[in-house]
Amino acid sequence: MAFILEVPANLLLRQHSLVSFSISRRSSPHNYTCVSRKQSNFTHFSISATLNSPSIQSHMDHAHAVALPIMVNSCMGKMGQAVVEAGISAGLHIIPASFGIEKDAGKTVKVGGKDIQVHGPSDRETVLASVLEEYRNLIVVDFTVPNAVNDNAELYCKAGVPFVMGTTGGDRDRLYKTVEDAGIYAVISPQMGKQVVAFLAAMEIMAGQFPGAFSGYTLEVLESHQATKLDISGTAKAVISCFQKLGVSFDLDHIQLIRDPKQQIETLGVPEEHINGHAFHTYRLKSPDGTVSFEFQHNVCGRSIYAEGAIDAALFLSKKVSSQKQTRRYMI
Ligand SMILES: NC(=O)c1ccc[n+]([C@@H]2O[C@H](COP(=O)([O-])OP(=O)(O)OC[C@H]3O[C@@H](n4cnc5c(N)ncnc54)[C@H](O)[C@@H]3O)[C@@H](O)[C@H]2O)c1
Ligand SMILES: O=C(O)C1=N[C@H](C(=O)O)CCC1
Repeated sequence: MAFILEVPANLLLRQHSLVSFSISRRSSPHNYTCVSRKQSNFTHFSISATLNSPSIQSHMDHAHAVALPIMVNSCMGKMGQAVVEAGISAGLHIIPASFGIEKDAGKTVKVGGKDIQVHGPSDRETVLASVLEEYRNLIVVDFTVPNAVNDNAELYCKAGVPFVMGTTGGDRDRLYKTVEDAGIYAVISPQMGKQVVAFLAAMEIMAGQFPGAFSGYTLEVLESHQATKLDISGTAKAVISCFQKLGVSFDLDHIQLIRDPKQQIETLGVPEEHINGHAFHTYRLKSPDGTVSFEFQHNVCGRSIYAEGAIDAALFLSKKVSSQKQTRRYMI
């Protein structure tokens, strides 16, 4: 199932409340258009979704996507590799240069059949400048590590290159300010899987429309990821912030982080082949007297949902850049 968004669902603007939302069903039984608007120029977003065609085909349908140059940082990482592969499948031009750690600088790695040279932190600025010189319509996709988020974003802004920031963590307020001040086109989201983003968007809408609706309820949050994950899930933090707006009191220290493969297989039912790449999230709400309960769950195996979403976000940004759209920052 593909879910190609004319405007990706990653566009839920974090610091602006949504004042109206409409969803209409179009001719095809699987086509939906959602439009949400606020009374300022800056905040409206729309989501157009096609649910019934293969994602890659949808990518290819965007004529302007062909040969769009994409720089993927870091092609050494698990997400970076998935994004390179999704970009190649979508017919984009993956630049043969990528940021990495100093230890890997100078290496050439093969990803998706393509040779990509890795450049360490000390070369980042000159490398990006020369890549931009060659590819004026470059879009950068960043999946690195939380402690590289701010430096990388500052560099992209300084160079004036639009970017998709999938990396979680870092100082998010500083990140938003950097992008805002530079007026750079960017999609920033700890979650690029569009169906999960749609769930998050629905949560934001519910929180905006019914603040306090779950006051007094208790919340239990469980998130399971591969043992190599460095931080608490950024997606879980975003969902929790919606529950907080809905009146639930919850401390991030109480998230149950599951990183033990045995527990993941035996208790959560994570398929063994996805132990090194999964995101299983459960949110349980209980009323004060225990008579009412709610459970929200999203379980993802593998990384293709995020990689395809990140490529869609890059295509989306490229369209915004070509149309000189006034809204430049899309984040959740
Ligand atoms: N937004 C989403 O949908 C989404 C989905 C999956 C993962 N993520 C996030 O993406 C990030 C990467 O995840 P991953 O599973 O690929 O991790 P990973 O550890 O496999 O890859 C990270 C890569 O970044 C490289 N790196 C480290 N420091 C760097 C620096 N200063 N400059 C350039 N490269 C550097 C590392 O060498 C490594 O290869 C994490 O923050 C993760 O939470 C987001
Ligand atoms: O694998 C990861 O790392 C993921 N990170 C994002 C998060 O922190 O929420 C999205 C899910 C996968």
